[in-house]
Amino acid sequence: MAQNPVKPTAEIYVIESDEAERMRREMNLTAVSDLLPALVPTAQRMARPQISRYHVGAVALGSSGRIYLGVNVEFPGVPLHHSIHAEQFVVTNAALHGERSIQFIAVSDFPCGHCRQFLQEIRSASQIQIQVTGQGEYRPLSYFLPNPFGPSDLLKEDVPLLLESHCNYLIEEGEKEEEICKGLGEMEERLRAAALMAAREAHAPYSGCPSGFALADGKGRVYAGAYMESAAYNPSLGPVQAAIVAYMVAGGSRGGGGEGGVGEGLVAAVLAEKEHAAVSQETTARVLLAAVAPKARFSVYRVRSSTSPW
Ligand SMILES: O=c1ccn([C@H]2C[C@H](O)[C@@H](CO)O2)c(=O)[nH]1
Ligand SMILES: [Zn+2]
Repeated sequence: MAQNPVKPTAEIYVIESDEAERMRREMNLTAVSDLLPALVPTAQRMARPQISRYHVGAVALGSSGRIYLGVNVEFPGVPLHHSIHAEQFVVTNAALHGERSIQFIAVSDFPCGHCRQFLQEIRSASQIQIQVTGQGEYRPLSYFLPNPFGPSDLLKEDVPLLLESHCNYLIEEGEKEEEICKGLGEMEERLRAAALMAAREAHAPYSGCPSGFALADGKGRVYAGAYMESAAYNPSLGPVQAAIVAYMVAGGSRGGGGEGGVGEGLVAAVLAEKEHAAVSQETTARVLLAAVAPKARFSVYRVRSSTSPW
């Protein structure tokens, strides 16, 4: 196994650029990108493959110089398509930290077709360099997925892509909303605000139905994530999965190593999406949340959009 420069118990999902640079020097490497393969086993150990027991790790370098770790996450009790692939996790992790582009990714296995497709959502995706550990050097994504179907088949050039700044125009209901809010607890209000903020940053150019999801743990901490669509539709990542990534990255879900349930400490959740959304997350979110955190309270926060194509 490759040398492991991070303490195995640390559950670190983000390495700041100065720390990455320090590690590069310590390991006598020419470029920070050469550090990524050495971190893959660390990522693999943090995976939560409760069904397959197959640990996948992905490590990405962003243009900020930060390094992001990603793992696969599986959910017993629901269909397999709910799973989070390590490559999707690492992109979500980067998005959560405001990273604007990813240049290098090291992975423990050849990325599946679904992940090769998901990565197409990033601008200039064909140039992302990918290395499968133990399988030679970095190669561009275009090597792994030639002749791709992607955002350019469906969208105009100026539409923001994944990792770029989004500002989905979603508004609260005004006075009526204030009436409803009066009866809400402080926690519910914080969840709504976090879910709405995430929804505003969602990547949903194909359906025009952005959404965000916020989770709360027993200590009152809130974790939120945004829905991310794929031009090929099926590889899209739901808002609950994105919020679970946020929860894991923030250290909220410990004690895994593949064995523990991901959402044991969660007590409440809010989905924010457009009212009358043509592509609604509500039913799916309810199903996944019930499997991940059966005791968590769930509510839907419906907001309006003035720019909707629907
Ligand atoms: O590209 C891939 C392929 C598979 N997996 C995960 C999904 C599932 O949890 C497990 C078995 O397929 O490996 C990934 O994370 N990335
Ligand atoms: Zn995959």
